[in-house]
This record gives sequence, C-alpha cells and structure tokens, in this order.
Amino acid sequence: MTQLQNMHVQIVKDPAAGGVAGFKVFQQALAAGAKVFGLATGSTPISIYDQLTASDLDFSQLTSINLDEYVGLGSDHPQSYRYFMQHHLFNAKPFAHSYVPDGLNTDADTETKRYESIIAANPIDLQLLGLGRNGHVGFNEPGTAPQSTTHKVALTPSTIAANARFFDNADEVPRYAYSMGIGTILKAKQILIVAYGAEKAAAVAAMLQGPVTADVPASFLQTHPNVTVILDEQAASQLK
Ligand SMILES: N[C@@H]1[C@@H](O)[C@H](O)[C@@H](COP(=O)(O)O)O[C@@H]1O
Repeated sequence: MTQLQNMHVQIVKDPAAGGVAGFKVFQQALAAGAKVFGLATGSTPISIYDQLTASDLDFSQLTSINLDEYVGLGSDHPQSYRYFMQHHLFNAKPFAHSYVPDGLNTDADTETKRYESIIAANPIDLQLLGLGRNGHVGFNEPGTAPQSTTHKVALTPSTIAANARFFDNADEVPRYAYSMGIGTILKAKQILIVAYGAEKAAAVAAMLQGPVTADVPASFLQTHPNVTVILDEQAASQLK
C-alpha cells in the first residue's frame, strides 16, 4: 500500500479492535499532555467511547469540543449530537467543559462566531473524526473550502439518507447543521480519523490516495502534518 509519511494508517479486524487502537491514541495524547479533545458523533466513534468509558482515564480537568450539531435539535432530542455525547461518553466520563454547537440558536452568524472563538481560545490537541460516505468530515460536504471555519451547512441528500436510519423517517432528519470548517479541523495538532465498512472504501481511497480536492473534503487531511487513520479491512479494501 502506498503511504503518505504524515498519515499513519492502521488496519484492524473490526470496529471493536478499532476501539482499542483508537483508545491507545487517546491514551498517548493524554500522556503527552493533551488538554483539549475534539470529538465526533456517528456510529464509528462508539467503540472508542466504549473503551474510554471502561478505562480509568480521567478527563475531569480537560475540555472537549464537538465537531457539529444539527440545527433545530436541542440537548434533550435523542438524535441531537449533544444527547449522543452525554449518553456515549460524558455521563460516564465528564470533562470540565464540553462544548457542542447550540442547535437551538437560529442566529447562524452569532452561533458560528461564538463556536469558532471557543476553539480559538482552546486549541484542539487531538481531533477525532469519522468519515462520511461521500468523503465529508464533520458536516463539511463536498465543495467546502479548505480555509472554511465553523459555518451553517445545508446537508446533501446522500447525508440525509445515510442519517435517516437514526430517525423515524427521512423527513425528520434536519436539513441544516452547524459544523467546524475544514480550516478549523486542520488547526488541531493531531487528527485521528476512523472508518469502517465497505460503504466507506471509496471515500477512504479518495481521502488517502486521491488528489487533494474539495470534491473529497477528507482529502485535505493529506496536508496536515500528523494524522492517524484507523480502518477495518473492508474500509481499506480499495487502497492500492
Ligand atoms: N456528522 C456526522 C459525521 O461526523 C460522521 O463522521 C458521519 C459518518 O457517520 P457514521 O460513523 O455513522 O458512519 O456521519 C455524520 O454525517
């Protein structure tokens, strides 16, 4: 497999093994003094959060900052990302401060500026990312500029369809989200991106071995100096 020097690819058997591998990346970052963790939602990070929850790691003096949130969903909505984080991580492993964009703030300009200033004041040491089937990271859909900061996003039909499984039907999936931009994500000192399953294989190959292009937002990670990539065998199956 052709490997970029700045991207350390680990191929694991399944998501459970990926959880253990991802946990080790968190453990090493903590040991190296990381204070601010950028966190992600979706099904992919769950096995890492399970490992963190079961561990004796202590985040109670640290800060977490989540990538994104649906516009229109509050913290008590079971499909909001704040709710997801409470359930999968924060209830068991509280941080001193946990930031998630406020989906109920309908003033996009104020909310995105507020969020970007939180990140500027708390530079992210380790940013965890999942990968969308169309190569998106956070909710940075194809076409997003590499310099983009936190912004309001119109979700693509493919993302709405992919996320519809969490809602009663596709009509209930929010059409907009607040998301850190590509530029925001690239400022993190270290990035850990994780992908599992055959439906991610094309996006993984494009991210790691395709041209750096806004058509595949994750390909901008090729320009970051310190990226760890954890894949299962199916997600790695289109790598050359
Ligand atoms: N905003 C999230 C992304 O942050 C996530 O990476 C992606 C993949 O989700 P999953 O891990 O469930 O495949 O879904 C959503 O679009």
